[in-house]
Amino acid sequence: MIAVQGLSKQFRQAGGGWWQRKPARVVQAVEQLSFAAPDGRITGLLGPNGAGKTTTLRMIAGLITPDAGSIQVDGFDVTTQTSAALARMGVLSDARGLYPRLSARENIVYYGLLQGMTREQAHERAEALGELLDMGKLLGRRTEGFSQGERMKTALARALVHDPANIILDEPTNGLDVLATRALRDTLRHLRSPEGGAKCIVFSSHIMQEVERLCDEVVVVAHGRTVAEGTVVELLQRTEQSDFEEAFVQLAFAEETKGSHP
Ligand SMILES: Nc1ncnc2c1ncn2[C@@H]1O[C@H](COP(=O)(O)OP(=O)(O)OP(=O)(O)O)[C@@H](O)[C@H]1O
Repeated sequence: MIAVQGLSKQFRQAGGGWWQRKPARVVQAVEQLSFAAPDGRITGLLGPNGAGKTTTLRMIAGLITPDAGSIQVDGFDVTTQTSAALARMGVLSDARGLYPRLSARENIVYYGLLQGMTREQAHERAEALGELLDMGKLLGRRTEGFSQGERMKTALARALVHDPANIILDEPTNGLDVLATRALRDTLRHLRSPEGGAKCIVFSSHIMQEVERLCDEVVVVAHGRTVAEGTVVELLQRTEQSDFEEAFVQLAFAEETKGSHP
């Protein structure tokens, strides 16, 4: 279970040199953002480009420190009880950085060791995840030259190696073809189910169809804030729309569209 309350983050962009006369700029990436992601549910952060989704996930994953607000993971505060909170989380970031000279199996096992697993446990888990994610011969191959889909599978197996109860994914289908996207969707549905461990899954996307198909709960983010939260059906009812894209545009761009019609 992940609970985010009043989260805020500003970035300060340095200005140009004195000859460019460009002042430093402050970007309010996330502002008073709150939501709760329960266990056994897939929660989607849906928002337009620049809405603050990645910044939010990076704060949840303990990669950057919030200016204000709190993040609890299974009751552990990410800022003050960082290692306990991080041990309960598996993170698939947009970077998918893998060690190119190591095989997929070695990449996964290495992360298992970093998580405090024995070599034997980590190897067993790599085999089980290889099966779950249908990695076949990929496990033994060096990751150098892997396709996007192969990289994603390896990075996901690595994120799941310690069997975390909470899974964070930033734009997980970026660059994946239709079959790889479907396979990922099936895996996430399995992980959400009681047989798969009833995980708490949070992912970010700006693709409406993906969120509509997969998410139990949707958090619509715009300008760094939560503008709506609920199931797809609830958001459709609230906006009196039958098309989710229309509902999303209405919710996420309310301020912009207000001004554009006379
Ligand atoms: N390190 C940084 N320095 C300066 N500004 C940043 C930094 N990281 C993010 N921002 C700014 O914060 C805002 C939110 O960015 P963020 O990446 O969180 O959005 P996003 O919702 O994930 O967008 P996208 O869907 O395009 O990936 C943007 O205006 C972005 O330019």
